[in-house]
Amino acid sequence: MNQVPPLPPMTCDQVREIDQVAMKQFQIPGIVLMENAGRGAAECIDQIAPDGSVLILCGKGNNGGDGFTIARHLQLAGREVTIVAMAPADELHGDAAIQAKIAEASGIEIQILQESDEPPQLPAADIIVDGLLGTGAKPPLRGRYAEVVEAANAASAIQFALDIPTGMNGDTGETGATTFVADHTLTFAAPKVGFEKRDAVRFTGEVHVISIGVPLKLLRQFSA
Ligand SMILES: NC(=O)C1=CN([C@@H]2O[C@H](COP(=O)(O)OP(=O)(O)OC[C@H]3O[C@@H](n4cnc5c(N)ncnc54)[C@H](O)[C@@H]3O)[C@@H](O)[C@H]2O)[C@@H](O)CC1
Ligand SMILES: [K+]
Repeated sequence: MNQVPPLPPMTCDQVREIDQVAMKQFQIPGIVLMENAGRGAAECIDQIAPDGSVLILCGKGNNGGDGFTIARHLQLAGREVTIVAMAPADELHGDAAIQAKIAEASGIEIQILQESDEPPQLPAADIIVDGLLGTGAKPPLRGRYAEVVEAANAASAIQFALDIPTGMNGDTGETGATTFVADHTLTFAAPKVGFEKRDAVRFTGEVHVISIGVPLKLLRQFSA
């Protein structure tokens, strides 16, 4: 579902400000925004790629929280879903921890990346969803994120990035040595300014803006 009015491209900080205003001034709980984001993204994935198994990669922040949310909605749509998570639910915080615990309680298969998994072995899937890192991270990738992105890029699957392809700076379009290469990027609330830069499209693929359900009044405040 499209937003009216559509928002112009924004920096990561601007989109984070929309989230904050929605939560503080409009009293929308963050978990509601995440639920909207995840449900909208799941519907988009199911429309674009209606067949096949789905592997969702979940990082430790709210981008990962979106991934856990999407898993539940895709399972409801009858899809075979597996999650590979960078950390167990009890090591996550806030809304991401809530969504991870819901996914766990829902019986969705969740594999936690183990230190011994070197290089990381990802389960085979027809579709891969990158919920590793979003607006809270800037390249270069630290820790095991780079290895997981490399494994995902090596897989033969339809690749979806959530919000920003992991490894790309959403403000500048710059990419680190390792960056998720998406066929489709499902970006939340507004397109990110970095997507218009240099050869960012090689990493974003086709960009789709997903509404997170902030009110029209707030959208108008942030529209050009
Ligand atoms: N209410 C909200 O705030 C909403 C947030 N949403 C999602 O939340 C995302 C932002 O979430 P967060 O602020 O939690 O941030 P992220 O999930 O983007 O990343 C946070 C994590 O990344 C790690 N990190 C940072 N830089 C790194 C690097 N270079 N290499 C490896 N790890 C690194 C941090 O230690 C932290 O664990 C958005 O992109 C969007 O996907 C959506 O759910 C919509 C609503
Ligand atoms: K991502």
